[in-house]
Amino acid sequence: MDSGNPILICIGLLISFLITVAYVYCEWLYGYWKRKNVPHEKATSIIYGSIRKIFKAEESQGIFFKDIYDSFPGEPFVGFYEFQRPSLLLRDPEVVKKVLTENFNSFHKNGVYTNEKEDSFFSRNPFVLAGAEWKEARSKLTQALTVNKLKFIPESVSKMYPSMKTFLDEANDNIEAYELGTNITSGMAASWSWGIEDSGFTKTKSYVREIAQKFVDVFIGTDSSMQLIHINPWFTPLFRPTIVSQENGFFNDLTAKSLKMLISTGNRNSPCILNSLRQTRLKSGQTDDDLMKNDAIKDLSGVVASFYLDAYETTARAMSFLFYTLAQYPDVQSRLREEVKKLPKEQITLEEVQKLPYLDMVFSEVLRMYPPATFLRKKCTQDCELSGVKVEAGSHIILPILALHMDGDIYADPEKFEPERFSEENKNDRHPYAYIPFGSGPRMCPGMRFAISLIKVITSFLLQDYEILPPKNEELKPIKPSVSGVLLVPDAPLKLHIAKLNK
Ligand code: HEM
Repeated sequence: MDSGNPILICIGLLISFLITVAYVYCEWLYGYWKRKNVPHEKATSIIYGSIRKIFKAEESQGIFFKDIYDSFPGEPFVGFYEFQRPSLLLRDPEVVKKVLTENFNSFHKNGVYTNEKEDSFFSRNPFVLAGAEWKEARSKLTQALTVNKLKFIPESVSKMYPSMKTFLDEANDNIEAYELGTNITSGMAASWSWGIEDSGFTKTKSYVREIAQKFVDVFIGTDSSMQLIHINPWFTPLFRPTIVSQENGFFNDLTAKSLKMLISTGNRNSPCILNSLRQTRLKSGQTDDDLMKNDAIKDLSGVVASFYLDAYETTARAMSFLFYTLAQYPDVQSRLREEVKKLPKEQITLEEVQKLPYLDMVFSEVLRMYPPATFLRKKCTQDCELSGVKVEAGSHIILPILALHMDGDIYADPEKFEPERFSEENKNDRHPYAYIPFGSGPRMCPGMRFAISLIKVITSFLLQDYEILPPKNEELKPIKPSVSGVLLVPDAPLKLHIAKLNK
């Protein structure tokens, strides 16, 4: 009997051996959560693990995480696989609290892509830094956003308001809520960053705003390839986002020019971030000549541009969700108008705006249903234990903000817009970590008070003069998240009609 070609037999045996080894390896790799006895979403592919829908750009991460969350009721957490890496999605607000506060040492790093060489701006943002660099960058920002500085918000809004009114009065057609939001934030953020007048309502778009929009589109908004890079930087060579770095020169020039202007006008009181940084450095013994040197300009420019880019998108999105919701709920809008009408628009103070209870409840409920950041991703940097499970360094932890906010066991009838959920009494009945639109703990959003104050003041102005209505000749559709985007981006423009009030 012919026993066959021994070389072919050897090759056959080798291939079978390799297939068996690969099979055993994959079983072992994707058996990680089973071995730990953690309820988990199975890997459906050896390439992308459990995240087929993200890999194929069928769902945004926020919605994908909500789906996993909803599929495991009653569990404190759920394991899954992002490519070959085991990740853990939290379901229990108490465990969320542990990750953000008590176990901060193990989870102090955000699990985001950054590349110093290609993205020298984004890689200097506190969000992507860790350790001493993070502390320093964060403290520069928080020192520039003190309560005393925020008191200037109503004054800044009243300076911008006439151009906003002209824009609204001249708009015969429907307005896109996000465009209105970015018109507001681009102008406000420019004046709060560099102290420059850069009205977002002029017909010609400013260059600084164009950069901000580019940053948003590539990094956090509409480009689905970035979702893959955030999950695993392996994908960087494929998509290679070079973005704000190309604009380094522009930001540095803008910072130098604005600083020169501040120095020449002798204006010590401007609330802008650049001036706050300047004053702190002058107090520490540096001179204006020191600050005008190249390295100092680069450093100042990094902090100021980060503020601009951070404030531009998140705040505009939140504002657009609020305006759209007010068009959906005219009764809520009327009640809110009655409340804000008590404030004299010419001399509104931040203290007064902050004391408006219904405005606070309405905006809190908007951020519950439409949190601009739908999830947080933390990287475990040292092994630790979470509710009896050992979490190993290198794994990623997902805090699914949107899923927690829409959990029917925490918020009855979660799809219903109900500001009363945020009355003092109702708020105290819930776990505080079941509501985290700005995160929490040492990394909590440093721009929170700026964003909330700005949105509340703008709304107080707007509702005294205008009515926010459904779009003309179009249906007011529910807000549905799009399939891409790291932040919550609606799948269609949120159109509105904003009409002058008949007083
Ligand atoms: C409605 C508007 C905003 C929302 C919903 C929002 C949301 C968030 C969230 C969820 C985080 C993560 C917090 C954590 O890890 O616990 C964050 C971080 C951050 N936000 Fe905001 N944000 C908003 C506005 C702003 C503004 C106006 C600024 C400008 C200063 C800003 C700057 C930052 C920075 C620098 C971080 C990183 C902080 C760190 O890691 O230490 N955000 N934001």
